Amino acid sequence: MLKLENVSKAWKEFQLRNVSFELNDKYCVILGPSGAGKSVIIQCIAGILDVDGGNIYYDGEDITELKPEYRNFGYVPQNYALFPNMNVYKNIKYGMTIRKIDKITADKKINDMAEFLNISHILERTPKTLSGGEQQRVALARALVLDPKLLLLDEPTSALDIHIKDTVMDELKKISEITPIIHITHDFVEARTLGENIAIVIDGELNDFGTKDIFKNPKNERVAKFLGYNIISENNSKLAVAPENVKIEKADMITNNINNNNNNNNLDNPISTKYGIVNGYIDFGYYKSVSISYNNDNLKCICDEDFEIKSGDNVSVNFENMINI
Ligand SMILES: Nc1ncnc2c1ncn2[C@@H]1O[C@H](COP(=O)(O)OP(=O)(O)OP(=O)(O)O)[C@@H](O)[C@H]1O
Repeated sequence: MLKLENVSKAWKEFQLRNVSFELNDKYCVILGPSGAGKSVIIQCIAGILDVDGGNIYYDGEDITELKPEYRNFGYVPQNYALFPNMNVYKNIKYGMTIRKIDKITADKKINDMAEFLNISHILERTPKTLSGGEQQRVALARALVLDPKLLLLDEPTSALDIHIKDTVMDELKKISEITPIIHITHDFVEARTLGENIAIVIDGELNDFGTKDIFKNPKNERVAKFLGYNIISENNSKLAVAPENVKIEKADMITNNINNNNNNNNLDNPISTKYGIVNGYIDFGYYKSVSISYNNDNLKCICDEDFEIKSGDNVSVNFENMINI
């Protein structure tokens, strides 16, 4: 389907460097922190930005130099870019008018699409009277009526209320059965829920590309850090451990022996059990997230909601599923 080969784009302050990947599945999520270059990649694919180096192929054809209108990719920008002076119907029809599609065909397509996206009742309204979710559906309809070969979505849920995110994700999944999607986001939940292929872009570089397994097995320290893993240096090697795999227990009974250097010889199992001190609670998007001082690092960990600990408590720490990176 789509293949990027060493795609590069450079400005003075930002460089996208040698991005290469090939899509096999219908839903691809490009995940990365703000400013990583996700929009730049999607705009290069759309043809809105010219690449400085590398090639883009679609079904084996080199489309690097092809003008956007000949690529037939649908592109929905972050702010949806609806025309404020046109009603919803005319917004959706816009691309078909440019392509001189006859009125009967256009009407049928608009009505079918409006029904599919549940916006038939707002066709006469103007964009400023619509909710964020409605505007987004109109933008999707405007792209989809042109039967794009690929739909490119720039942060499709960022302007939406948290309560309708799940509904929108269900709809996007449904759309992807008909039209393959590339969706950019910095939201891990969205990426995990929707992504069949996931590309992780950090600081202008593709750091990892694969299935959802990349969440369980980050490729390098940069990706691990971005995904929220703790990085632990032990015996001259670096290990990554997810917050949910840092197991802690109260260590009141052994406080006399506690140190933070992992070499307490008075303990039964000095190798697998290490010690830390609770720093306090942190907001990490999980129910009970705790920060612990361990070997001069602050580690994130998650514990059962009924586990009673407070700042300053000594805890024994065990790590599970550590990954060498
Ligand atoms: N036309 C341009 N001229 C100069 N720099 C640009 C241009 N377009 C984008 N950039 C820069 O490229 C970098 C990456 O921008 P991009 O919009 O791709 O980030 P992003 O990963 O999509 O971030 P966000 O999640 O915040 O949207 C930014 O530093 C941005 O300022």
